[in-house]
Amino acid sequence: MTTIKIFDTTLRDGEQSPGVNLNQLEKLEIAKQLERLGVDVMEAGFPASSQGDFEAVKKIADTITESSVAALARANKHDIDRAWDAIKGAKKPRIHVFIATSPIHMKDKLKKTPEEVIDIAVKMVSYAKSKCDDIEFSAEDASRSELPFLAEIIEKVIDAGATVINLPDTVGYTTPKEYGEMFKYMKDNVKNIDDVDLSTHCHDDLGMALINSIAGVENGATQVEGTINGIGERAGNVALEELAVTFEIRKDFYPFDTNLTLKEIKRSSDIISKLTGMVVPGNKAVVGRNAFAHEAGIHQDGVLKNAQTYEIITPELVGVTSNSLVLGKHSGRHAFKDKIKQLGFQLDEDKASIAFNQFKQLTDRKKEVTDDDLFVILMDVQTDIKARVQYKLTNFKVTYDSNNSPSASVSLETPKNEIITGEGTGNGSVESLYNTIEQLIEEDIQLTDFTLSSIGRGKDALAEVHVSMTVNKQVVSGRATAQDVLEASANAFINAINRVFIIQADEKE
Ligand SMILES: CC(=O)SCCNC(=O)CCNC(=O)[C@H](O)C(C)(C)COP(=O)(O)OP(=O)(O)OC[C@H]1O[C@@H](n2cnc3c(N)ncnc32)[C@H](O)[C@@H]1OP(=O)(O)O
Ligand SMILES: CC(C)C(=O)C(=O)O
Repeated sequence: MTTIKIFDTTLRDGEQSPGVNLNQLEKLEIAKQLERLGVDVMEAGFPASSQGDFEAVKKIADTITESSVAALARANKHDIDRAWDAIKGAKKPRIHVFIATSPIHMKDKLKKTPEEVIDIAVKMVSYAKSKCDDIEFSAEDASRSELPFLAEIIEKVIDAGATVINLPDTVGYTTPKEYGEMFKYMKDNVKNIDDVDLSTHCHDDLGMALINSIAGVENGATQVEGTINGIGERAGNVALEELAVTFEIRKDFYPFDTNLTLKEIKRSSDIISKLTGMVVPGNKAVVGRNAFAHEAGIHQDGVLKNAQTYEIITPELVGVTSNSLVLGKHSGRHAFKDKIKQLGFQLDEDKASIAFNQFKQLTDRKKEVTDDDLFVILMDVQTDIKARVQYKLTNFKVTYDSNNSPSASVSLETPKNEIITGEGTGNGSVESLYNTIEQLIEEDIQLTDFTLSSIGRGKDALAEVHVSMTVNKQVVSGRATAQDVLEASANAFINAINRVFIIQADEKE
């Protein structure tokens, strides 16, 4: 068995998914979970891209001890300096330098000759090496690059100090045969290739990210890059849980394994889905809600007689447990704290107390409080950064009947602690609320996305709302959970607006 290193880029390429915008505490919470999952390397972000991302990467680097923490940088000194400043406190830091090597990217995007690209790559890998021992070099768009050129640049950056060579299928264009052959070519033609880890990085534009990653591994790659739930730029990256579970279930066929703790997969998937707002489709392999559900009579009959007739993966393998009924109206703080631990959270006293009060409020309105309900409460409290100035929803009312446009009235507490009230209408109840809030808050707000999902299945399930918007051209997302759909909608909208204040404060620091 060869153990394949897992490089998780949920916090970098995953965050490049449209509409995803994580705050510092959210990124940290995901990082902690990735460490529990056992990823060998986590790419925490792209520090040169914003002050907020710099701070988040730094926080992660200063916290994580088991996994290596990587930061992405273009092949220029400024990006490399920012990356190093963010990760130098990490126990195992890695600078990840990339530059494109395909003819189209070099000519039309970088406006550089191939010789100039080699020169920049070598100089920048050496520069990064003068700061950090572990240097990954990515040849962006490798799968559309000319093989002899790719071999030449790789050999030179290895001589300049690269410890990992990544050959991305940046645009999800390649096929398994072609991608595998690229790795074999490098193995056969780059003299010092055995001195480094070779890595895959596959996008899913043609639905082949998993099989392409496996083809890379079969041809010499020792590291796979991807994300949890397969999120990422455009159609996303390879879903790491699918790769790890494939190796586990088909160990009769593939002589590979990973260091992942498979039973942490479900929790990782849930946290990432919740914090990014990217809902996992019910039929998604390994982590979808229906992945272990059997609907058809013949299947149910088979499963009752022997689960293995239709179940190749047990739910327990990936940490799917039955959604046990937990605490209720009469539960106290001790039982609540114990449950917090069981669900894998570490909350300080203040946050535990806020979460306990929210749980108690929920027990007044909801007969059965499940692990899923508690999970969202704990996650919300754990990752809530309070803006120094913020708007709060103090009251709202929506009137709806099938013959008239819905109308809303909303009262908000302003950052100056004044109560402001307004009224408005819209084509639907949510729109009437949003129009009213927009009138009250004098900022330029454009809603770009709205997602509503339910936590749990019953008619008293909690509603979870995610929104993406621009506020004064700043892209921001917001989320909120409540038992009432409209309350969750209003609070998600306000949460996004409040996050702009947090980003502005971060940027000033
Ligand atoms: C394949 C990938 O996923 S790569 C990672 C993609 N991630 C991101 O882009 C993160 C978000 N990006 C950002 O915040 C911004 O694009 C920044 C801060 C990185 C750069 O912003 P700007 O300086 O305004 O540049 P902008 O994004 O418009 O253009 C990119 C510039 O970088 C250059 N560039 C692109 N890749 C590289 C590279 N690997 N090495 C060196 N230069 C590069 C481009 O040629 C262009 O240069 P030019 O201004 O001389 O034409
Ligand atoms: C920066 C590199 C690794 C990348 O994300 C890609 O090529 O898709």
